[in-house]
Amino acid sequence: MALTHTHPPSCSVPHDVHREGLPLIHGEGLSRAFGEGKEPVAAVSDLTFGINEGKITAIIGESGSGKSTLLRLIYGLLEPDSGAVRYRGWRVPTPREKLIPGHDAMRMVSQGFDDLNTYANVWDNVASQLPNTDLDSKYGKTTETLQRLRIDHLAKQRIADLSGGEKQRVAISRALVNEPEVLLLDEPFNQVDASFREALQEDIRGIVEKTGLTVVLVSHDPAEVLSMADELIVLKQGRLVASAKPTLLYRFPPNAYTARLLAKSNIFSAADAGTLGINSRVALAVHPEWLELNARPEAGFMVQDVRFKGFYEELLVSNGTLRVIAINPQPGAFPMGTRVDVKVRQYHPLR
Ligand SMILES: Nc1ncnc2c1ncn2[C@@H]1O[C@H](COP(=O)(O)OP(=O)(O)OP(=O)(O)O)[C@@H](O)[C@H]1O
Repeated sequence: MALTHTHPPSCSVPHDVHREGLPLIHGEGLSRAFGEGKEPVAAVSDLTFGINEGKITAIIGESGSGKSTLLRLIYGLLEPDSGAVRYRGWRVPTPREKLIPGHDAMRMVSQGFDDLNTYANVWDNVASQLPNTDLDSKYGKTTETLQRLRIDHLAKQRIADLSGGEKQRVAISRALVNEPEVLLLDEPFNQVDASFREALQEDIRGIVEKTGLTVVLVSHDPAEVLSMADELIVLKQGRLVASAKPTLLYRFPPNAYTARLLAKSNIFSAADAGTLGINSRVALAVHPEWLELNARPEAGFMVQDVRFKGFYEELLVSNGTLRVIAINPQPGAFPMGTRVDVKVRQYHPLR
C-alpha cells in the first residue's frame, strides 16, 4: 500500500499543494473549540503529530482530553478552527469541502452500534457496504472479511440477537469490507470483557500485519492498549503531552501525567524523594512495581489499604504525610496495619 500520489487523489481539496516527506497522517497546529459565546471550550489545542503507515496508533488520555475530537478531525468529520490534517501529503477535506464528510481512504467505527441495521442479518449488514456491480466480488469480499473477523459462522444471525462483542466485530467488518487504508476506532474495547478484548486485539493485529492496514484507535484505558499499540499519542486537556512507543513511554514517561496514566505511578517531589532516601533535585516517577516493602515493627510506614487484584495486591502505604502505592506480588504477606520500610528499587526523574 505504499502509494505516492503525484496527482491529487479523488478525495482532495481544490488548489491544494502536495507536501513531501510527511508521515501517512500528519496534523499541524490543529485546534478546535466547542460552544458559542464568550468562553468556548477548547477540545484540542495546537496539536502537531504524525501517524505512520501500517502501524497501530492509540490516542490516550483522561476523559474529556480531546481524543474523540482528534479522531473526528483526522477523518474529516469536524471543521478545525485552525491547522490541518494531511493524508499522504494531501489535505483531508473538511465537512465544508466535502459533500459526504469523511476521507475516502478511511473508515471509522464509532462508539455504540448506530450504523448497524438491527433487524438485518450479519451478512447483509456487511455486504450492503459494497456495490452490486460485481456480485462475485461482493460475495468473495464479504466472505473473506467475515472470516478475518471470525464471525462467518454468524452470517445468518440478526444483529439484535448478538452479544456486544459480536456486534463490535460486525461493525469492524462493515468498515473493513471496502478495504480502507486506514481504520479509525473510537473506544473499540469499551464494554467488552478482557478475554474478548484480547482476542479482538489479536485479530486486528493480524489484519494489520497481513494487509498493511493503518489503525488509529482511541482509548480511555491505556492498560488495555499497551500491548497492542505500536505508537501512543497522549492528550491532556486537548494538548499533546507525549508521543512514542508504549515501552518507551512506560519506562521513561516525560511528565507526571503520562506516568500516572500509563503506570499509576507515584509522583514524589524532591523532598518526598529525600524521605525515601533518594537525593534528587527534581520530582521522580516511581511505578508501584518499582517499590519494595519489608516488614519491620519499628518501620515508619504502615499498610493502610490492601486491594486484591488476583495474583497480586495493590497496597496503599503511608507514613502520615507521604502516601505510596506499591505492588505486592505475594498476596497476604502484608496485612493492613503492618509496619513496613519502603525501598525504591527504580525511579525515573521528571524534568
Ligand atoms: N459536540 C460538542 N459540543 C460541545 N462540546 C463538545 C463537543 N464534543 C466535544 N466537546 C467537548 O470537548 C472536550 C473534549 O471532548 P472529547 O469527546 O473529544 O474528549 P474525549 O477525550 O474523547 O473524552 P471521553 O474519553 O470522555 O470520550 C470535552 O470538554 C467535551 O465536553
